[in-house]
Amino acid sequence: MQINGDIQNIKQHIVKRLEGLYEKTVPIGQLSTHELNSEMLEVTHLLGREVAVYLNRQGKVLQVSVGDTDTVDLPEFKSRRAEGKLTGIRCIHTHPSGDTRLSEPDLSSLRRLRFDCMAAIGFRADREGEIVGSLGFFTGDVAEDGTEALSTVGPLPERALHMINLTYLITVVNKKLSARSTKTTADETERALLAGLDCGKTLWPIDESMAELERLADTAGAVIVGKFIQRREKPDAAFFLGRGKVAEIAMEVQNRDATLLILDDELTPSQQHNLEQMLGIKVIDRTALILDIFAQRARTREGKLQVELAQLQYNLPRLGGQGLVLSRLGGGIGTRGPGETKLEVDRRRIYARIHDLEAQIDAVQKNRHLHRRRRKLSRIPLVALVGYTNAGKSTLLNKLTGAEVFAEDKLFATLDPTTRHLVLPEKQEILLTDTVGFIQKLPHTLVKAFRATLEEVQEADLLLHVVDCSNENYEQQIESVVEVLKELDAVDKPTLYVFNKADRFAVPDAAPGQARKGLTPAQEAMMLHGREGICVSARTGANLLALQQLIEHFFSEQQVQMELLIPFAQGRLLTELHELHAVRETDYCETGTRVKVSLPASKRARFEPYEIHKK
Ligand SMILES: Nc1nc2c(ncn2[C@@H]2O[C@H](COP(=O)(O)OP(=O)(O)OP(=O)(O)O)[C@@H](O)[C@H]2O)c(=O)[nH]1
Ligand SMILES: [Mg+2]
Repeated sequence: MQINGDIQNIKQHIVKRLEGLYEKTVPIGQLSTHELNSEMLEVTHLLGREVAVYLNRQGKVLQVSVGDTDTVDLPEFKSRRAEGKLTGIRCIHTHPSGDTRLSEPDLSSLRRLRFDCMAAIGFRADREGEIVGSLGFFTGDVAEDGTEALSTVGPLPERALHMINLTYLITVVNKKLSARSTKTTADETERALLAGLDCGKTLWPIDESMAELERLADTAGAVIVGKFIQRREKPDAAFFLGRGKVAEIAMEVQNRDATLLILDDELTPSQQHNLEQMLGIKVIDRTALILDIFAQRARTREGKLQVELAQLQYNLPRLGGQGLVLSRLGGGIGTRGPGETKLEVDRRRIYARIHDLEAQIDAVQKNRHLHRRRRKLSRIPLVALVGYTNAGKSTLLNKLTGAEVFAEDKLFATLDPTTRHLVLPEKQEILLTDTVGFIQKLPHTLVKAFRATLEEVQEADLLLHVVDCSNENYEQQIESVVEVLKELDAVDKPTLYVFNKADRFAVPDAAPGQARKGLTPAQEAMMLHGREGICVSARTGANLLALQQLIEHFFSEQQVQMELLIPFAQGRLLTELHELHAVRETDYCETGTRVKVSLPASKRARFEPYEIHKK
């Protein structure tokens, strides 16, 4: 390793010690170490001249030099200078005089070479052996004279210097510098790093979960610039990830110019806060990401109210931590509300807004209940499409009913339920409703916020669980959907499985040139695995008639038990019941005829007004 500067008259054993400085390393984010400082100062003492080391952000010594810092020329460093930004290299040097204040030449080389920072160290004059130092750095602002402003601190004890979080400092400064050199706008594309934890005992393989996170981030409009997976028994209480991994990510933030870190799991407010402090960029989790997508996609008034409520409830405990994000670094994913609005950041106003939103949702919900009552009276059973996001629910609804619901190869294309009337081949009428797609790790707050929308599911007489059977994780997706259904108390509803996208399977034994698409009956049976259902293709229309027949069959087969009191004036109803062969027991009382009936589920709503409710 070469020593920079004039070393001709230096004794060999001192040259050796200078060379030894190349072996020293410094933890990422820390200015220097006591070991490095003392060695530099001892050599300085032997030489009577300045010693300087140049370190990169990984804490590796790139160059050692003797002589004053302004005469060192570091050609290879200059080429690294990105427009407007810091070089990624810092200089630590000794002041043999013991006065560690930064000199004019020090500051000018800091400015000229655009170092991350410049430090001068020395022994404190009055106390033998104690090391002190000063630090100079760019602030990212413009000084009054139009030059880049510099700031200096010190002399400080080395302990204090080592407590400065360099990563954070550099990120904030770089952010300011690049904001000035290129005009940035609030909706500038986010450059996201993704990170996930593999605890080894989750339902989903971590790779799959990360791939899904990537699709979510893409849907939200971010560019993915890096991915990290850490294997670890359980999350770190303070940082969620281990410290080493956080340091590694800190480096990537610099190298890749990332503006956002997205974690695959829910973070506690303090983990989020700590990570932001360490990394100097915005940190969000899967939940915030999903909320952000929902905010962008909600169309109906009710949808918007629900998303905003969920976002505010999510943000409330995080406000302290997000101060940095929301106020200083501003904008982008995680700060966008539904519509044009940016999310409220003032705690008091949030409380007021939450209150207001809840009242509005209540009102909307009352209105829906009215509709529902009316619909019940219309006697038409309700069938709800449920399933993992992107399974093809909307496509299926469109194909079956000729509706024009937005369907797209993006996650969460649908947020607002759409209901359509459908007459099945044998004239059974149903109402078919499309719902928001589910996803693994669906935030609890969101299920709660979307309760009103998801009431359609709870009210349904039959669920069609749509599955994208071309997705290799379809079994896990089914399980995740079932988890959400449990949360909605809808898991025991009668369900038909609709294995969609069957067209993606080529028939293996199709004759050459006859590349028929579809599933063989054997494959179909294997997929359904005992579940009641059918394989279809919403795209090609294959098997959709059979699906409709299956639904019809369900309603004609399904028997419900009821006890009714039919007023004498409504004798016509009694006749109808007899025609259905539904009557099991008859009893007469003062007000009418009491009957115990067993009738097709499709007729339940018709007779519900006469039902006797047992206490
Ligand atoms: N190959 C194939 N693609 C399909 C089929 N059905 C739907 N798709 C595609 O799958 C993607 C998702 O379809 P959507 O209907 O939006 O799915 P969804 O379940 O409503 O999704 P969310 O609303 O996001 O929950 C779209 O690109 C569809 O074109 C199918 O039968 N075969
Ligand atoms: Mg949809």
